[in-house]
Amino acid sequence: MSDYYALIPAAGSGARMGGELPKQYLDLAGKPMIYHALRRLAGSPRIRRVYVVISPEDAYWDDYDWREFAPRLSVLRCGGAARADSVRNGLAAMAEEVAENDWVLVHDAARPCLSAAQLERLLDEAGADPVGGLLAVPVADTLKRADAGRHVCTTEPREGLWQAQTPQMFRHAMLLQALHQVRDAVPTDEARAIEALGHRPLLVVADNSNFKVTYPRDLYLARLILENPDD
Ligand SMILES: Nc1ccn([C@@H]2O[C@H](COP(=O)(O)OP(=O)(O)OP(=O)(O)O)[C@@H](O)[C@H]2O)c(=O)n1
Ligand SMILES: C[C@](O)(CO)[C@H](O)COP(=O)(O)O
Repeated sequence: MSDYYALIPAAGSGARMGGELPKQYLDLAGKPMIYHALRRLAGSPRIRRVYVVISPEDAYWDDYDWREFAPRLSVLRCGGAARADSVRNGLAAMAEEVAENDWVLVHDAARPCLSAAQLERLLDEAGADPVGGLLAVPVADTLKRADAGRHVCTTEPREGLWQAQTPQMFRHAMLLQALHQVRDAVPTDEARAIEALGHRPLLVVADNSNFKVTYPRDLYLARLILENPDD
């Protein structure tokens, strides 16, 4: 029987957001942004423990009171230069408690609007898949490829194209091995590393409410969703 664990990479600087404060600590509906991802994952009785990976230089984490999550929260100060480094370092640090075949759900601190229903669907569907999988959304818009001057070259077929979200859920040992093997070509998500091993992760249908807060205007939309939850 495999257990489920969560890992939240939160060692980014939020360069596209701008400003001094890393975006995971920006105020969102009265809490630092990462609080919302943490609450969702730690609130699931199916997830045994949540690990948060922050930068060794993080000067903000200790400014907040995280006691409501205390029994099931571990903080790892081992973030790296790229997201994949933070995830790999976190997985290595978790190895004492987590077994090879346990599932690890990697979820961006910058996706604060994950719903309980989306999380349940991922646990059910990816948990029944031999490889694992990720939340994703079929591409809904017409796709254009542009030249350097921003003029359209072609309209690309969108059939079979999906936008990858998080959580992305794989077995601990397989994911750690995958991230070690792709060290030279830094993958932007976990599924990319698993694909490089020759596996085919399952896409679990999500929706756009689980978007990644990247630019300042995204904060407004995230606040609206959090103030009008589905569940
Ligand atoms: N070296 C890094 C870079 C990113 N992340 C985390 O990965 C998630 C998704 O990354 P992204 O949205 O790209 O965050 P940033 O890297 O902070 O943003 P930017 O690329 O704009 O700097 C975030 O929770 C971020 O904190 C991380 O743990 N370690
Ligand atoms: C993991 C991810 O959120 C899936 O969409 C995304 O790949 C992170 O990408 P970024 O380049 O770090 O923003």
